[in-house]
This record gives sequence, structure tokens and C-alpha cells, in this order.
Amino acid sequence: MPAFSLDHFDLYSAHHVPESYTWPSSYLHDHPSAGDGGGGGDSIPIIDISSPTAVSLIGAACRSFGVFYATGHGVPVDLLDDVEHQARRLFALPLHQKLDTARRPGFISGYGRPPLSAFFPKLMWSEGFTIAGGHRRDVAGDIWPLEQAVFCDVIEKYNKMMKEMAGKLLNLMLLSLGIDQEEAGRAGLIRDLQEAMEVLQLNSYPACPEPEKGIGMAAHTDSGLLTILYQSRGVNGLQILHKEDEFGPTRWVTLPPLPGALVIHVGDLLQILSNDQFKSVRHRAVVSRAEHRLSAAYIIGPPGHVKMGPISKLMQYGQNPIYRSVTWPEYLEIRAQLFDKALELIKLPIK
Ligand SMILES: C=C1C[C@]23C[C@@]1(O)CC[C@H]2[C@@]12CCC[C@@](C)(C(=O)O1)[C@H]2[C@@H]3C(=O)O
Ligand SMILES: O=C(O)CCC(=O)C(=O)O
Ligand SMILES: [Fe+2]
Repeated sequence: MPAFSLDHFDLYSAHHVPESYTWPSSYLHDHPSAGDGGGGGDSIPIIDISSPTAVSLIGAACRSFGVFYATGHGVPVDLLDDVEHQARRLFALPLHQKLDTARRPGFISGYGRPPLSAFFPKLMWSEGFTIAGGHRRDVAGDIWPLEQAVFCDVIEKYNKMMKEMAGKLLNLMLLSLGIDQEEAGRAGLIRDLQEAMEVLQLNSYPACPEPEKGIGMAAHTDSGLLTILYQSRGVNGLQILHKEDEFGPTRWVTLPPLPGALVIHVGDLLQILSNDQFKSVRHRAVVSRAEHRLSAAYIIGPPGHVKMGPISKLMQYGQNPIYRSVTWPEYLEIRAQLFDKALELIKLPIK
């Protein structure tokens, strides 16, 4: 038996948004949206990561937005379609079957609400399935006696491609900070990506009869080095919090799904590593009245034993390190207690 169960309200056939899923409008509208309907995504850089100009464009995007669209990544569209298809089939299973794989206390993988749900009194209009590297067959094994092999094959293939792409991206990001591979290796960074910790978070956001009352995923930053996000076609949902200039307002900017493009988020560990040169991006997912939306967030971090701190090469111009070093598991532990105050907690006293 799972250690917890979701309540039995069926989001997929709902005609109203119950109290438990109704968020205070002060929370939902805490910042204005850029343009009508929360547009403004056209300001987010679209970068061909195979181009020779990628390094400087990525550096600029990570500094000003903490997010960009990546094209030229080489991930076949067919594979993206397969991941979406498998995710749709998974979420279409009867609740009792999905609950057989419910995330158990102390575990990362499993079906249920994403862990950040614990920090909010209201429920999010979504369900998720988390697959931590290495546990894929264990987790999917129970629910799909006949067809789980197909699901696992697709997920494994996708994770493999994501890991390769994350390696390329990290390299480009570090180069844009003036860190070459040798220095990255000395800093204990991912030289051998095989060991990296990876998490694939599949999210399902059913159509919501009163989208102005609910939220698909509450505002947060991702805690790893970087996230590669796939969004299903044709439905908006992802928004980032962005401040255009020092004196302008902070706004929610929608990032519509662009055909063939993947969204790259800077995570907290990269903010730490870059000593605040890159900012981890605060983002959320809103829901649609008419459309069921899916997303797949591939979050990668260093091997569990590797301490991440500001890279010393960046201190050469008299800057002081802003953060103390932590491993990803240590940082997740702090996040599990403090959620979005975690970065503050690992700040070093100002010299
Ligand atoms: C390793 C992890 C990162 C994550 C928490 C988790 O234990 C498993 C899922 C990840 C995820 C995905 C949705 C958003 C997020 C904030 C959450 O609640 O669960 C992230 C977590 C994170 O990046 O810290
Ligand atoms: O669905 C989305 O667009 C966002 C998902 C997300 O932020 C996450 O899984 O961490
Ligand atoms: Fe996220």
C-alpha cells in the first residue's frame, strides 16, 4: 500500500474548481503579466546550440533571463513525440494503478504531487511522475505489467539523449563564464557525466474549468544545475518571472511551446557555481480551460558526492564567494525544510 493517497477528486472530469484547489488571487496575481494574456515570450532568446555563436548568446541569456529556448540540439522529434505519448498513457491509467507506484517517504521516484506541494496549503491542478536515474524499471514495474517495457525503453532512450545534451549545454555555459573543461574538471565538475544525478519529472495538467482560480505548478526554481523542459504542443502554460531592467516591474512572461525547441532553465546549483553571475529562474505552470497539457522536465546535477561551490577562477578579480559548497543531496535536504529560502541559508557572511 502507498504511504499516502491523493484525494479522489478527479481533475480530468471536473466541472468546477473545489475550495482545496482554489488559490488566493493575491498569490496568482502577485506580479502583472507581460502583454495581454501573459504574453511576452518573444523576448526570450532562441539559440541554436550547434552554432559557433552559441557560447556568447547562452551567456547573455543565462545572465539576463536564466532561461532560453534551445534549437539545433539533435533530439529527434519522433523521440519527443514518443515521450509525450508514453506520458499520456501513464497518466490515463486508473488512479488505483498509478497509486501503486506512489512516491514513498524518503524516496525521489514515484507518482504523486511534486514535492513542492508540501509548502502550500492549496493543491495544484496537476499530477506528476518522478523518475530518478537508475530506478526507472523499479518504479514503472508495478503499474504496467504488460507494457511497462515500452515505457521504460522510451524513457531510457530519452534520458540518455538528455544527458548528452545537458553535457553540451553545461560545457557551453561554463565556457561563457570563461571556464574551460580542464578548470571545470579541477573544480570537481562533471567530467564524467555518466555519474551525474538525473531526475525526469513528467507533469500532467488536465484542462481546468476555471483556470483563473487554479495553478498547475506553483512558482519555484529548480534545484539542479540545469533543466531541459519539453512542453506538449499547442498549449501555453510555462511562465517565468522576469525583470526587464533594474527599474522596471517584475512580470510573468509566458514561454509558449515552440516546435522542435526545448526550454533550458538555469538551476540553483548553477547560480551557486557561477557565484550569482547566472540566476536560477523562477517559473510556474498555469492551466488551460480547454486543453490538457503535458511537460517533461529533465533536471541534472553533479554526482551525489561532489560539492558545488562558486568556481575559484571566478574569484580572480577580487570577488568573494557568495555561497558555501554543498552536494546536491545536501542542498535538496535544505530545500525540503526551507523551500525557496534554501539559497539564502547557504550564503556566506559578507566579508
Ligand atoms: C531531485 C529532485 C528535484 C525536485 C525534487 C526532487 O526530489 C524530485 C523532483 C524535482 C521537482 C520537480 C518539480 C519541481 C520541484 C521544485 C519539485 O517539487 O520536484 C523539483 C525539485 C527540485 O528541483 O528541487
Ligand atoms: O510544466 C511546466 O512547464 C513546468 C514544470 C516544472 O517547472 C518542473 O517540472 O520543474
Ligand atoms: Fe521547474
